[in-house]
Amino acid sequence: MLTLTDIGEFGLIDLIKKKFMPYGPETIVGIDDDCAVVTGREGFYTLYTCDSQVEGSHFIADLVPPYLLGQKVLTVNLSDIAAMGGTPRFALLSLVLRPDISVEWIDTFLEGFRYKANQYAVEVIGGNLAHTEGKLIFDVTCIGEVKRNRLLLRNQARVGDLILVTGSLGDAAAGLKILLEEQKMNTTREQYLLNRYFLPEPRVDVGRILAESPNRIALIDISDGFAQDLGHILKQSQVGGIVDVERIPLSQQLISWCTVQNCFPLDFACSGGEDYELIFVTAPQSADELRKKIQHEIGIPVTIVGEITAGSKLIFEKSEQNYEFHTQGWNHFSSF
Ligand SMILES: Nc1ncnc2c1ncn2[C@@H]1O[C@H](COP(=O)(O)OP(=O)(O)O)[C@@H](O)[C@H]1O
Ligand SMILES: Cc1ncc(C[n+]2csc(CCOP(=O)(O)OP(=O)(O)O)c2C)c(N)n1
Ligand SMILES: [Mg+2]
Repeated sequence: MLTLTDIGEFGLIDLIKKKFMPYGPETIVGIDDDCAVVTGREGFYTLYTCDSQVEGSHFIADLVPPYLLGQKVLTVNLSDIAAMGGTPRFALLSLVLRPDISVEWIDTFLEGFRYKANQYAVEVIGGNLAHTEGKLIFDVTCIGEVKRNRLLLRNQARVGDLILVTGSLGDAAAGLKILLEEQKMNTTREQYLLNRYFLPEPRVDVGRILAESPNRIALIDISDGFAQDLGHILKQSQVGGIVDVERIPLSQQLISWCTVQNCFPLDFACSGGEDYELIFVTAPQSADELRKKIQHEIGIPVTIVGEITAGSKLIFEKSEQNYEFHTQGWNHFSSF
């Protein structure tokens, strides 16, 4: 019997896609990008996205401060709006809770959610409640908008373009490992990495700058790992890519922690996941200008890590030799 483990998360998405396509004329983008895109108010498209955080799969209830979980549940959705160049506007919050959860815990969670919503001017306009004796589930639907001519999709990469990434990669995955292995957390290094797992910042402001630029840009956020998420841009743009692993931005904290742990920072950076940074691909003429603008206006470093090639392969190189990873990106159903 074929199971979800055999087909994996993306096999299941293909199956779902076949059931619900084709779409009517008001749907600009259906399944496949970070958000669904439908006709909106005059001059705009409306963006829809939903993502959940599930106990055991995304967080361990006893190990996560509820104020930070409340923020992250919204952040992962804001990140998808950012990945379309959009502005978030509204959110719906669905809570699946055990009856023994303390009111104080859920109140603190909601305070965290409210803090993030206020930070990005998002109105929480509804949601749902359900009882469980099993795992906690926090599911958010986020609605945003983007100017019609500035929608940024995954399928816009062209041969010769450069591949850029915001921030540094791999910190969140290291933070998760520190948490799960109950490693000592009393140094600023471990605290930094843990924070990057607990409290990523959605790159909404970066998405806005990219959307304001007149250049052709392909854009995605990194939830499952840099390699896998860059792979989505390549597949949907029908191109290949080459990445110089020595250019991949790594924090000093990750490098230092990996030295002590005797592990490879590039494994965390390329397949760790939950970075919630953005990957964008654009022509060389626009790349440097955008990089400088983002760095100057928002203070987020942007690094050119590679180039788009013909074909369909994603190649990682170190000193012009193929570089092999020891791990793969996140997949909800596969057993690797
Ligand atoms: N159960 C589902 N039904 C319909 N579409 C889905 C479902 N699960 C995922 N998708 C779609 O598949 C695409 C990839 O999903 P996912 O990997 O979760 O994206 P993201 O990393 O942006 O959250 C998205 O366009 C999403 O809307
Ligand atoms: C207890 C626990 N185990 C593993 C992980 C790692 N993890 C869970 S989901 C995920 C990928 C991102 O989440 P997903 O639901 O796939 O987001 P999407 O791609 O849909 O935006 C990662 C790296 C975690 N955060 N917590
Ligand atoms: Mg998702």
